[in-house]
Amino acid sequence: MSPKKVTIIGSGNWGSAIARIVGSTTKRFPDEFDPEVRMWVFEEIVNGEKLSEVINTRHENVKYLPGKILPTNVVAVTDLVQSCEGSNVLVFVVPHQFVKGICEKLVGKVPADTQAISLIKGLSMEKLGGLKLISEEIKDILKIEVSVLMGANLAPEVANDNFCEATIGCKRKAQDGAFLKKLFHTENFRINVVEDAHTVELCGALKNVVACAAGFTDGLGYGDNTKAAVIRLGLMEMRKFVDVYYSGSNLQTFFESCGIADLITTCYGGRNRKVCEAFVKSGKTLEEVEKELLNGQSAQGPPTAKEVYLMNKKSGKDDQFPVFTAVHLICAGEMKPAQLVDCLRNHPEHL
Ligand SMILES: NC(=O)c1ccc[n+]([C@@H]2O[C@H](COP(=O)([O-])OP(=O)(O)OC[C@H]3O[C@@H](n4cnc5c(N)ncnc54)[C@H](O)[C@@H]3O)[C@@H](O)[C@H]2O)c1
Ligand SMILES: O=P(O)(O)OC[C@H](O)CO
Repeated sequence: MSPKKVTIIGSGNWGSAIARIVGSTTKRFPDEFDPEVRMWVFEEIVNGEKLSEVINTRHENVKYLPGKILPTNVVAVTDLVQSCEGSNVLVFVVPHQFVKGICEKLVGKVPADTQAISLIKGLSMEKLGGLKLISEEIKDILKIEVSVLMGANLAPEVANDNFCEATIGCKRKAQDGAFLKKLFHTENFRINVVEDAHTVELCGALKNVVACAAGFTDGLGYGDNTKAAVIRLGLMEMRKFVDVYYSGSNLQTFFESCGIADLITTCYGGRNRKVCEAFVKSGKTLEEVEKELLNGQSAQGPPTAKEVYLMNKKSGKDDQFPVFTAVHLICAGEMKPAQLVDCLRNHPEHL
């Protein structure tokens, strides 16, 4: 079998950090992978230069991952269709609001045996108010098999080669698991593969909502005990949400990197936490603080909280998820941040 060609769709903070890993593994296994990795770049001008040209000449994503060199076999391509032409593996890693538009541009251009893996932490809304996983959205539009990779993976730390773990959720574990693991597993990025892909993906999406709650309590001046309560109650809501909408999960999955580990790292070191803390402290809007603090990066918690809220409201279950509901209402300006603590105090877990 000829070596498989890999395309990374996305070049933000995580997209660029993962490009450093995929660039190295593809070179290490030339029998399995074509060493040229194309990375689709949403073109923009940075300090008077095209970002794609800077990446291809200086091998650095100066906007989204400054100070870290990308392997020279990672090639920036600005035409989406061209970036995927002839590829056997597509790695999706863009903020979740852009997935649908990207997939629609690829319809009819991606062969049915293409493997995809989504690193995207978020959810999609169906027209009738129902939820869809991002992997399901990609699969429905492109008619290809989609696995997921989630974990306690703050991109700057991964790019620094600090040790961490991640979880691949792969429904066809025997068929795809070992191959996908080979693409991501390194000395400092240790992968476990599980079959419970829905739970892996939902953990990745929902932890961003809990991180917002952690940011709010940080902004209000509460300490680590309160944050631990947010993490615990948030985890209980994550588990319940999976049970209600995607029953049949394996409890063990919550103990993988995608579960409790990601929840901890994100509630201490993530962008969602940071933005929500600044929102409370500054009195500015979420959009303003995101713009000021993230330099074009995206906090996925607030839109995910809205998607979760609409789903729960539709099924009359919003009261069963007080932390998720409060995060959305606070983001939407319909609840004061200080009221979050009442939601924790009166949580159904205490009844
Ligand atoms: N950054 C992290 O630490 C991290 C870690 C794990 C998972 N994730 C997840 O990975 C996904 C991608 O995150 P990221 O950090 O790489 O992105 P990011 O937050 O850095 O977002 C910026 C990216 O969005 C792109 N973009 C902006 N406008 C666009 C448009 N109109 N169409 C398409 N793309 C556009 C930019 O070009 C840039 O590549 C998210 O779901 C995130 O939750 C992030
Ligand atoms: O910075 P955040 O809040 O988007 O979180 C980043 C990663 O998902 C942590 O694993």
